[in-house]
Order: sequence, then structure tokens, then C-alpha cells
Amino acid sequence: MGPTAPGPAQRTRQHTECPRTYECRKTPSRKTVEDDSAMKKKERMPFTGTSLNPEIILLSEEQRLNVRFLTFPSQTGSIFSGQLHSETSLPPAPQSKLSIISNLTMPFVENQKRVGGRTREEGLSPRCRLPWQPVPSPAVKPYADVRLLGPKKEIGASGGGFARREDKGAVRRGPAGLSALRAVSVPRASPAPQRRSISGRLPRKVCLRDLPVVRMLRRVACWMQPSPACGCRAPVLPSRFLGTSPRQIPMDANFHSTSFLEADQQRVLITGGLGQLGVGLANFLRKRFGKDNVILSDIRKPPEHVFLSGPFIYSDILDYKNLREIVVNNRITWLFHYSALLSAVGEANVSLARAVNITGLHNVLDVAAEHGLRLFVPSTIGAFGPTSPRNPTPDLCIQRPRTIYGVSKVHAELMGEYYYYRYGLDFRCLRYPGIISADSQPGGGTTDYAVQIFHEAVKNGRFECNLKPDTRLPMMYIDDCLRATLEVMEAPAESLSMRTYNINAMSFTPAELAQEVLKHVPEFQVTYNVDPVRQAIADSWPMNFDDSNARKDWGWKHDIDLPELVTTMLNFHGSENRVAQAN
Ligand SMILES: NC(=O)C1=CN([C@@H]2O[C@H](COP(=O)(O)OP(=O)(O)OC[C@H]3O[C@@H](n4cnc5c(N)ncnc54)[C@H](O)[C@@H]3O)[C@@H](O)[C@H]2O)C=CC1
Ligand SMILES: CC(=O)[C@H](N)C(=O)O
Repeated sequence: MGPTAPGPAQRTRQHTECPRTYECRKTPSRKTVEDDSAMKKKERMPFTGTSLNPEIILLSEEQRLNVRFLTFPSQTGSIFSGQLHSETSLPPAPQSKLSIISNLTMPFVENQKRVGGRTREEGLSPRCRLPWQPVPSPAVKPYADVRLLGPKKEIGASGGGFARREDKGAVRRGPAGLSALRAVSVPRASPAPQRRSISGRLPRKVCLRDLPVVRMLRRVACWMQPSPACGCRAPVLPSRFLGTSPRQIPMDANFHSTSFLEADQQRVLITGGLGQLGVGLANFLRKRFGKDNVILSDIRKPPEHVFLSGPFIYSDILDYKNLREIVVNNRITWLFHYSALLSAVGEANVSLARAVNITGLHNVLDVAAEHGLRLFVPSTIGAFGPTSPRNPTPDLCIQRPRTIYGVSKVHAELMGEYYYYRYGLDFRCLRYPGIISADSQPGGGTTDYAVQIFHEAVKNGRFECNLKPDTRLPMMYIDDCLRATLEVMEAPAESLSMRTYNINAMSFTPAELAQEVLKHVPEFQVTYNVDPVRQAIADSWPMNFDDSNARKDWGWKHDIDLPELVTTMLNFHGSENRVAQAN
């Protein structure tokens, strides 16, 4: 069986990304009648897990056209990939060897082939066998033609060999269905056949049950077991079992990113960081991760105090290569994607909003998936529409927003969740209410009035509101918003029953807010000059937000209610005003 014809994805692949990844191809040999019969009688075990290093485990499988592909890292940290096909089988090939650490039965390959004159199950301890059977699938063909992708040097100690052909490229992928298995991987700085454990000991004898791959495969087995009730397979695999990223970069790209050892020291990138929320987020995260580990980025020129407060970098979210370069050069591990056009400005410039909010999001998703980042994308109350329940609005309900902003945010929620299931992207998303901040200005949304009112109350004693007095919307003080954002990012994955959560703090109308301001500024006057665009948007948005899932799953709790909000905001603007007057 020759190599498959390149698909469109392959043709566009960047081949220069990772010099550690090579392609090697085996010369195929024919399966025999004996093979066939052994397989039918179940005398032959399926192909087994072959990852070598207990700290670097990746197993994945994809169906591309009629070819199945499985991948795993070698002991040297390079990616190996086997291409499985129904027609042919592996010949012995002398140049490369695989160490087979166990007979972990892969549920997606139904046949055990000979490798270098021995079958893969030979020499394996029975106690290592996993208690599960190959899962029959119509897409799975019983015999394999395996191509290996790997480095030119020897990588293992036993088993058969594979002729290798150097190639700068990596695994290609096609549009067909995926049922990949993947465990989280750890990057390696340099090839090292024997790597010390954290305790300093050399892991000469590894207990297979403790290997990530074994644990992972056990879980896969559970997922893949037919459910007793219906006899069907679980409809989806958990994200971490799923395959590779969608852009055409080498398969081992995410080996360059987070290591378990480094996990506590995050390197953070914030896109669109010069808006209402980004600078506050950067300051907040810098307290947690250190000043130099949080990079703000935007397409605007930062004010001096922001520029001097920590790393700032130019990044246009529409420039994918630039984004990738920043992530790679700065070894980013967490990405907060704040770039967006908000509801009102989005309606004023739909094509730009579509580009920034949708195309920009695609770039971010791909970079994050490729480099194993944890990705936070904020959504909004604006992701709901007039047909959603409005009082309260639950996490899961109909979402038919009527703004490009809302549509782009529903798209972001769905794409993020799709990437989570499809590629194992650690996507986390909160639907923010209108956010009220003292020291930063809103960027053109429908809830902006609730920020501007304080400034005007202190400065002029009056305010012209562009929403009707009885327009009720969910709101939150910025400190709560930023804390929620960090909390959901730090929440253990097991605690998250969803990837997108509503969060809320309070809900009020302009009239109620003005009433609260009046308690502090007795001469305060509000007039109403309704902006029909903003009003129509607000009328389609939730009045109250049900955030019970966030409270239940990861312990979300707001601190600031309306009275404290008003006091805090007026204090800030009052003292700012006094400073200005004194100057
Ligand atoms: N502020 C709020 O009340 C709420 C905000 N959110 C979300 O939070 C995120 C941050 O919101 P804000 O800071 O209020 O937004 P903002 O409008 O104040 O700031 C957005 C930033 O994105 C930048 N940007 C625009 N085009 C860009 C591009 N091509 N490349 C890179 N950056 C670009 C802008 O320069 C701006 O600094 C947004 O995604 C927004 O949808 C969600 C709900 C409420
Ligand atoms: C609630 C939001 O998403 C934003 N503040 C807007 O009004 O557009």
C-alpha cells in the first residue's frame, strides 16, 4: 500500500515547524490467510500501545479517508505515527525499533501484526493486560499497513524495525471522522533515553498501571464499553482523548508547551488587553503569576502607565502567524482572549465585528489547540436573544441573538466546546454580565451607561441615559469578574460539568441605579434620551442571569452588590475628581 494522496490539508502544511518530527515509511507486506484466521478466532491480540516514556504519552487515532492513523511520542520526544490500512501489513524493517511497554489494546485497531518478526504481544506481562476488548467499528479494517513517523536515530530496544524516510512534515489529517485517543503530554527539552523522575531516581522499572497511558486507556475502555442499558457506545470521547489541532502544523507542537513540572508557573497572554477589562485582568494576574509572566497585547498604543507596568506586545488577532510567534517565543501557557467589538460598535461595523470576533477567534482557537494552551474566551449576556428565557436566563436554553456580537459569542461558545471535544483544547468560557469598572472606560456596549453614570454624577451632577429607566440587565463589578475568570481557569477540570458558564452578581434598571446614586449625591439628576439601537439590544437580553451551575460546580460567589458597587464607584470618582480639582 503506498502513501495516501495528499489532501488539501497536507498541501498547506508548514513543514518547517519542528525539526524533531520526521516521516518514515514502511514497505508494506501482505497479510496472510493465517493472520486472517487467527484474528477471526481471536487468537491474535489487537495492536498495542507503544509509547515509551512514562512522562510523554500520546496515543491518538484518526480516520483519514480510508486510512487510519495512530500517533505517539517516542522516548526521544519525537512523534511516531502509524498509518493503518486494510490491505497490507507490516514488513520487518531494520532501522528503527519500538519498545513495547505493554499490550494495551487499542480499541480502534483490530489486528495484531508482526513487527520485525515478532508480534506485539510477545514478551508482555499478562498482568498488564487491560480488561477490554477491541471495539468493532464499521470503519475499522482488520489489517494494518503501518507507516511510522519518527527520528532517524534508534528509539527503542526491542521489537521490529521500520525503514525511515526523513521528512520535515508531520502527520497529515483529513476531513474524515475521528476517534482519537490522547493523553496529556509533557515536552522534553532534549532527547534523553533515561530521564530522571522528580525524585531524582531513574525510572528503570516502570509500573505499567501507573503510566499515564495505562490510566488513560483504562478510562478509554470505560468510555468505550457498551452501556448496559442501550448497548451503544458513549456518543463522545472526553476531550483529552481526542486528536490533533486543525491547522497544519506538526503533530508534536503541543510538546513545546506546558509541562506538568512547570504547570504552576503560567505564562499568560491577554489579547485585546487595552480595553475596559484587559488592563485590570493583567494587574490581577500579575499578582498571581508575577509581572513578567503576564503579557498584554493589543493593536492600540498603550498609555504610559500601562506600558511601564509590565510586558506589552503588539498583536493583531487577525494575524495568525504573529499570534503563533508570540505564543511560541514567550512560551505562553494560558491565553485570555479579550479582543472583540462589543454590541453597539459591532452593529455599527458588522464586517469588522465579524472579522475580529469570528476570524480572530478561529486564530486563537487554532493557536491554543496547537500549542496546548488553556484558553479563556469571555462570552456575554448578549449571547442570548429575544426568544431565550429572560428572567432568569439559564446556562442551557435557546440562543438566538440578533446582534453580530451575540452571534459571534454563541459561535465562540460552540467552537470552543467543539475544540474541547474534538481536539482536547482546554477551553473555558464565562458569560459575563455588563461589567462596571472605575478606572477603565467601556468600549462601546449596551451596558456602558452603568459605567458612565458614576463619572457624570461626580463630575456634573447629572447624566443622560441612553436606555429606558426600566431596562433591567444583569451587571457585575469588575473585581468580581476578574476573580471569577481566574477561578474558572484554576478550577480542576473534573469540577467543570460545562465549558461555558453564566456568572452573575446583581441586576438593576437605570432608575434603580440612579436611585442608589442619589443616596450619595442628593443633587443628582438623570434624564433619558433613548438610543433605539442600544434599547433594542437591551430588550432582547436577559434581565436576570441564572448562574447556579457556576456556584455549584466551582464555587462561584460574587462579593459586590448594588450598594457596595455604588459606594466603591463614587469613592473612586470622587477622589479622582478631588485630585483633579486640587491639581
Ligand atoms: N465589558 C463588558 O461589560 C463585557 C465584556 N465582555 C467581553 O470581554 C472581553 C473584553 O471586553 P472589554 O475589555 O470590555 O472590550 P473593549 O471593547 O473595551 O476592548 C476590546 C479590545 O480589543 C481590541 N481589538 C480590536 N480589534 C483587535 C484586533 N484585530 N486585534 C487585537 N485586538 C483588537 C481593541 O483595541 C480593544 O482594546 C470582550 O471579549 C467582551 O466581549 C463580555 C461581557 C461584558
Ligand atoms: C454585556 C456586554 O457584553 C457588553 N458590555 C455590551 O454591552 O456589549
